[in-house]
Amino acid sequence: MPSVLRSNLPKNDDFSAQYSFAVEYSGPPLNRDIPQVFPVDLRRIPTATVASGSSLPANNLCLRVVQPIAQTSDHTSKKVPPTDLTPEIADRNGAQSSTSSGTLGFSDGLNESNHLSESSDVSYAHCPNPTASNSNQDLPLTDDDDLVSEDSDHDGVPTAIFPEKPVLSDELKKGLCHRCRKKNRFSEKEICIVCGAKYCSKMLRKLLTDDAIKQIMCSEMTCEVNQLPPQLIYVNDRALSMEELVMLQSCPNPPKKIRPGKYWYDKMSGFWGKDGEKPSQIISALLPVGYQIRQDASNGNTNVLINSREITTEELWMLRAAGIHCEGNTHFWVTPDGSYQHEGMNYVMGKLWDKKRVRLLCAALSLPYPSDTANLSNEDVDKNNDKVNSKNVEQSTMNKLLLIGCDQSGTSTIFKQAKILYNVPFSEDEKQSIKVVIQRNLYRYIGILLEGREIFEEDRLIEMQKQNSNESGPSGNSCQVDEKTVLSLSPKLEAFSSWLIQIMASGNLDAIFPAATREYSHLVEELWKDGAFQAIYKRRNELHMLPRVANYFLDHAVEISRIDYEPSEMDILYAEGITSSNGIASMEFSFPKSSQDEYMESSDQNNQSLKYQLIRVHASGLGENCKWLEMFEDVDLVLYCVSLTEYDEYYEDINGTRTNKMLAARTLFECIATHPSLHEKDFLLILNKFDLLEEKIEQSPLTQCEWFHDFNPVFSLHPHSSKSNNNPPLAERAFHYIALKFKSVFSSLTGRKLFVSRATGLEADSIDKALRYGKEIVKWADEKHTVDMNEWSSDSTEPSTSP
Ligand SMILES: Nc1nc2c(ncn2[C@@H]2O[C@H](COP(=O)(O)OP(=O)(O)OP(=O)(O)O)[C@@H](O)[C@H]2O)c(=O)[nH]1
Ligand SMILES: [Mg+2]
Repeated sequence: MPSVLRSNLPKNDDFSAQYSFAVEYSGPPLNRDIPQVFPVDLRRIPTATVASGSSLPANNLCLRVVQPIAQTSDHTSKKVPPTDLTPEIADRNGAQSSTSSGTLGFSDGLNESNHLSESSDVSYAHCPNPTASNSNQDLPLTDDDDLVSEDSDHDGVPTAIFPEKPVLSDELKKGLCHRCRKKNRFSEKEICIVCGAKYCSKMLRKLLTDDAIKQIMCSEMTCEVNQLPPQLIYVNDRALSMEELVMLQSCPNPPKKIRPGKYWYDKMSGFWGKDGEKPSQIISALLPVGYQIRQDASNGNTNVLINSREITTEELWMLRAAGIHCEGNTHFWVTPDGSYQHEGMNYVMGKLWDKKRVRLLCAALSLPYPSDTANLSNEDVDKNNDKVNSKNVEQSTMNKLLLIGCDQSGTSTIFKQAKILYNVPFSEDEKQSIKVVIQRNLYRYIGILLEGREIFEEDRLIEMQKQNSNESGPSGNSCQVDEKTVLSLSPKLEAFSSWLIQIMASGNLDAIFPAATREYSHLVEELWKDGAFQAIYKRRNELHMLPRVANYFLDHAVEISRIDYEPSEMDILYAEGITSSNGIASMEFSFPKSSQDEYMESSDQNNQSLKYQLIRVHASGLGENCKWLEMFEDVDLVLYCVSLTEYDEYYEDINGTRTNKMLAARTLFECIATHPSLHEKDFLLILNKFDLLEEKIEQSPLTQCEWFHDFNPVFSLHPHSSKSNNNPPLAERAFHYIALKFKSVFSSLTGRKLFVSRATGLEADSIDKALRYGKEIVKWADEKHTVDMNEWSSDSTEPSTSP
C-alpha cells in the first residue's frame, strides 16, 4: 500500500513541496462526510502512518494521486496564475485534466478545497524559487498587507503568491463551517492550523487514530513549508534572516502573531509594533535584528522621542498622565525595565513600569504593558543569542577610551577606580610609586595641620588682644594661657613641627619624603597621641589648604608612616596621583557581567569578550593647543572629566590673573572637541564630584560662575513636591543645567550630540555606570557605522549598474 502512494508521487521534491495532491479513495464505502476524492499533502502524511494508523483494513485502502492542486480560490483573492509546472506534474501522475484549473472537484459534489489541502496550500514559508525569495529590501509589499507577492522570475513566470492569511469569505468569517457553510455552535470544530478556517466534520479523526493525527499535526506545524518566510518579515526596514526569525521566536518574550509584513522594533526598550502604528507589544529587548529604528517608525507626531522614535499621541497621553514631564522637544531613553532618562544624560529619572497609574493607562489606551517575565531575563536572551552567535564569540576588538580633564577633575581617581572595578591589578611599580605618594602626602597633610596650629594661635592672640583692649583686668591673660596650653606641643614635637613647616615652605618636602620616613615615623605616632595635635585635627575643616581626602589618610597616619606599610586598594584609590610622574597611564580591561548589566548589557555575548583600553592623559601633558592629541586619533570615545565643584574655584597664573576653573574646563573642552585628530569622535562628559557639589551648592550659589549666571531653578510650592521628581534637589538641577551648558557648547562646535554622565569618583558603582555607559556609546557608534556601511554598499551598487 505505501508503495502505491509513493510511486504516485512526483519524483521531484520541489514539485511536491509546492502542491498538495488530490487523492482518490477507492475502498469500501466510508462515512458520508468523507469525499471519494480529497486533497492531501502526501509528503506530510507518511504512507506508513495512513496504513497502520487507519482504522480501515489496510488491504482495502486504495489511495491514488489524481491531481496536484494549486492555490484554491477560497484562500486568496488572487488566483494563482497557472504555471507551466502544473501540467508537467499532472502528466507525470496521470492526472485527470478535468481538474487542471487548480480548483478541485470533490466526488460528493462540493466544489471546494478540503481543509487538509488548504493548510498546505497556504503554507507561508514555502518559497519555490530560493533565488527569487532573497531578502531584497525593495521587495514590494502590497498596501493592504493581506497579500505579499513576488514578482515574476526571469522567465516571466510568476513564481508564487504568498497570502499573509487566507481571505475567507464573510460567511466563513462568521464562524460557518468552511466546508458545509452551516453554523452549528454545538458541534465540535476542527480548525486549520494555518488559516484558522473551521470545519464541523472531523474528517481526520474518521480516517486516523489520535496518535496518527497528533503526528500529522506535529509534522504540519514543524514542516518547513508551513514556517514563516523570514524574507517577508521586515524589522526596522530590514528583512529577517532565518537565524534572526528563530531568535525572535525563541526569545523569552517573542512577538505574538508575527506574520509577513513590516514591523518596527525599539531594541533598547523592547517596544514592538507594526510599521506606522503605535506599539502593540513589549518583547525581549536588545535582540540584534533590523536596522536602527526610524524616527517616524510608529508615525507619531508628538515631538517627543523615546529611543529615537517619535511616540504616538496615545503614548504621550500615557506619559503625561503618569506625571512625566514631556513638554516641548523631549527626548527620552527608556530601557527594558522601564527606566527613563533624558537622552544623553546618564541619570535615571524614574521607572515607567513602577508608576502605579501606568498599568491602568496602558490598558485604557490599548498600549502594551510588560509581562512579568518581559525583559527581566536577559540571561535567557543571552543564552539564545549565544547559540546564534557562538561562531563570533571568539572575535574580540580593542576599543580605546581616552580619559582627559583639567587638574583635580578626578581623572586619576576614575582611572584607579576602573582598575579596581575590572580586576586589573596594580603592578608592583605602581604600588611602590603610590606608596611613595601616600607617605609624602601624609607629611604634607601633617605639615598643613601644624601650620594651621600656628594660624589658630595667631588668630587667638589677635582676638585676645582685641578683648584685652576692650576689657581691663587679668581675665584676658588667663584665657591666653589656656589656649596656649591646649595648642602647645612638647619641645621635641615643637622642633619637628618647625622643621616640617620650614621644608614645606622651601619646597623640599618631595626631596626628603618618603626617604626620611624611617627616621620620622615614630614622631608621627607621638604627634598623633598628643592632645594639642588632636585639638588641631578636630578643627581640620577650617584649613582650606588641607584636601578633603587628607582625612582618610590622617585617620591611618601611624600605619601609613611605618616603613613596612603596604597600601590597600582603598588607599590607592584615595591617593592623589597615580604615579609620581603623573603622566600618561593606560590599562586594558573588559567589562565583567554584573547585576548592573540588567538593561545596559547587550544581548550579544560578544560584548563580554570585547576589550577596552582606558588611556588617562594629564591635560598639562597635551602641550600648546593640545597638539599631542594627535597621538590619540584612533580612540573610539573621549571621556572628558569635569569637577562639578569648580564653578566657584579660581586659579592664578604667573601674572596674578584669576581664572574661574569651570571656565578653564570649558576652554580645554572646546580645544579638545574641535581638535582635528578627534574629528567626529564621540564624547562622554563625566561630571565628577557630585557628592561635593551636593555639599557645596547649598552654601555657594552656582551663579558665582559667570557662565552660569542664568541658573535660576524654580521650585514647586506643592507641599509634597519636594519628594517627587518634580522638585529634584538643587544639586541635581545644577548638574542638569551644567550638562546642558556643555551640550550646547559641543553641539554648536561640532553639530553633534554630547553624552553626559554624572559621577562620584570615589564611589565604585558610580564609575562603573559611567564607564559602561561609555561602552554603550561605543557600541551604538559601531552599530551605526555598520548600518551606514550597509546603506553605503547597497547605494554604491546602484551606480555600477548604470552605464
Ligand atoms: N569627594 C570626592 N573627591 C573626589 C572625587 N573625585 C576625585 N576626588 C578627589 O579629588 C582629588 C583630585 O582627584 P584626582 O583624581 O587626583 O584628579 P586628577 O584629574 O588626577 O587631577 P590631578 O591630580 O591634578 O592630576 C583627589 O584627592 C581625589 O581623591 C569625587 O567624586 N568626590
Ligand atoms: Mg590626580
